[in-house]
Amino acid sequence: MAGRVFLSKDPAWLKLKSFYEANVKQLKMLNLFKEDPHRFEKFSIKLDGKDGPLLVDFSKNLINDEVFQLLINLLRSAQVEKMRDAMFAGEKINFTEDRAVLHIALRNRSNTPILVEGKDVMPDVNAVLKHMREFSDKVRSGSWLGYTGKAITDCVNIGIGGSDLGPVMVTEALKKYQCGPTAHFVSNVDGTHMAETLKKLNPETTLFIIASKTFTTQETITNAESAKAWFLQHAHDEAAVSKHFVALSTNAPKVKQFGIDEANMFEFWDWVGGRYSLWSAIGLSIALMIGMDNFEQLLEGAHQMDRHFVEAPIEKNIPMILAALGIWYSNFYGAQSYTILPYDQYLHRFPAYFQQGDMESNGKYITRSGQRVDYTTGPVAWGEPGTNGQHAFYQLIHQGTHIVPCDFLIPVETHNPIQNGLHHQILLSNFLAQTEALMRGKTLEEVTAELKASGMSESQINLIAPHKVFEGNRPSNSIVFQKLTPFTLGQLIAMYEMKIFVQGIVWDINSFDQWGVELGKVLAKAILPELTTPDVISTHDSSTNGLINFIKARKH
Ligand SMILES: O=P(O)(O)OC[C@H]1O[C@@H](O)[C@H](O)[C@@H](O)[C@@H]1O
Repeated sequence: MAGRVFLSKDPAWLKLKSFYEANVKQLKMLNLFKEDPHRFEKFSIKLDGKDGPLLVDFSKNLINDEVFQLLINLLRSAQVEKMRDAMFAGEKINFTEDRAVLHIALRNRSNTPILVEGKDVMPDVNAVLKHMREFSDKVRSGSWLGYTGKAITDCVNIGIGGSDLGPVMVTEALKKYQCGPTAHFVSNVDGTHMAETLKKLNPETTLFIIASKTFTTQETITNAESAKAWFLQHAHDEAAVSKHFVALSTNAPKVKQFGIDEANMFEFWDWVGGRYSLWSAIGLSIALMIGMDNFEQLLEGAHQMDRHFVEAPIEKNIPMILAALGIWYSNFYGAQSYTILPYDQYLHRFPAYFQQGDMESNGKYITRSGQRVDYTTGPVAWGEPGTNGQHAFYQLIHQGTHIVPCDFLIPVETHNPIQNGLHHQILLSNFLAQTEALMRGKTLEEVTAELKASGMSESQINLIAPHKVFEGNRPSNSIVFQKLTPFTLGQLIAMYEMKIFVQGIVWDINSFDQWGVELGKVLAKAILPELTTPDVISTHDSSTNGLINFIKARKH
C-alpha cells in the first residue's frame, strides 16, 4: 500500500523487537496473573450473540499491558483499519487478480448496498439465496423427483479445495441440524474416493452437485464426468441428467458445455475467493442438508462477527487481537505453527478447513509491492479435536522445544448430554486443565516433593524428576461459546477469516490470490501424456525421469 514502510523497518515493529529482546525472560504468565487480579477481565472479550455470548479469553498469553499496546500500535501502523474499510467498500484489494474481496457481501444480512465498480452486488446475492431456498425446499420436501419418480435422499458435492472443505466442515459441524438429504463429498481425483462413495448410493435418489468456481479444475471435472458416466449406466437417458446434476460456478459457458441445465446452475462471482466461498452457492450442500433457515443463521452469525470487526476499536476487536497475538509469536518468538483445538467432535474438520483458510491465504513471501519479505509470514496451521489430541501430540506442546500457541475452543452446552452430561463435564474439565497446565507448568521442586511423598528413593528421584518438569509459560487462547449452533459456527468461521485478513495486512502480502498452487498443476499436465507413451522419458531431472520410468515399467 502507498505510504507503507517495509514492515521490518516500521518503528512500531522495531519497538516490539527491542521490547522482546529486553524483556522476553521476564514475561512469566504465572507472575503476571499474581500481580494483576484483573488480568482475566482485562484480557478477555465477551461478544453477545443470538445464541449466547462468545467469550475469547486471551489472558493466558505472553503479554503485559506494554506488549499489548505495542501490538495494537503495530496494527495501527500497518493501517489495518484502512485496509479493512477498503475490503468492505468493494475495492479491488486482490490486485494480482484485479478483484474485489467480498465474501462479506454474501452474509450482509443488513442488505446495505455494496458496490463493485459502481454496481450494488446485493440484488444478485439475494437472487441466488432465493434460488438456493427454492431448490433446497423442493428437494427436502420430496417434491424434486429423480428419474424414476423417487425423492432425493443423498447429495454428493463434487469439488476440491475451497469448493469442498467449507461444506464438508460445516455439514459435519451441524449434523445435528440435518433435515434434508445426507451430504457426501468427493474431492480427491484418486478414483478410490469416487468408487467408495458411489458404493453407498442409489442413482435414483442421488443428486450430484458439481462445485467449481472456475469449472476447469482437473480433479473436479474428472470426478464429475465419472459420476455422470456411472449415473447414465443406470439411467440410460441423457434427459435424466437434469434431475440429478446441478452446478455451482462462476463459469456459465463451461457448465452448459458439461451438459447441466442453466436453470440448475447456482451462480457466484469472481469477488468470492474459493476458500471464502462456503457462504455462496458453494454452500448448497449445507442448505440441502440443514435447510435454508439454518444456512441463513450461519450467514447471520458471520455477519455479526463482521459488524464487530468493523465497529469495535482495535483494543476490543476479537479478530484484530487474535491476529496481533499470532504475529507476536510468529515474528518475535519464532513460532512456526499454531494449533486449533476444538473440544467438540462436531468441529473435527474445523482445523483442516483453516489449513486452507490460513496457509493458502498467508503462505507467501512477496509483499504487495513485490519485494521479498525478510520476516516470516503465515504459520503452519494444524490441530485435531480434544481430547484426542491430548493422547497424541500434546506431549510436544507441553514439553517440546517448539513454541506452539494454541487456540482451545469449547461449547458450554453439548448437543449430546449422554450419561446425564457426564461426558461433557469430563470434556470441559480437560479443556480447562490443559490451558492451565500449559500456563502454570510444574517446577522441579513440586515434582521432587511429589516423588518424595510417594516414597521414592533419592537416586530414583534424581533420575526421573527432570522428565516430569513442565516449564509452563506456554500460550493459549480459550474460546468459549454457548452451543454449536449455525449462528455460533458462522461467528467462529468469520472470526478466523478476519484474523487471517489482519495478519496478511500486517505482513503486507496479498491474502487473496494463490499463485503457489499453479506450478504443480502445469507440470502435472505435461507429465500426464508421458505416462501413456511407450517411450523412456528423459525430459526431466534424473529423479523425475527415474520415477516416471519406474512407474511405467511396473504398470500393467
Ligand atoms: O472451485 P475451483 O475453481 O474448482 O477451485 C478449487 C480450488 O482450486 C485450487 O487450485 C485452489 O488452490 C483453491 O483455492 C480452489 O478453491
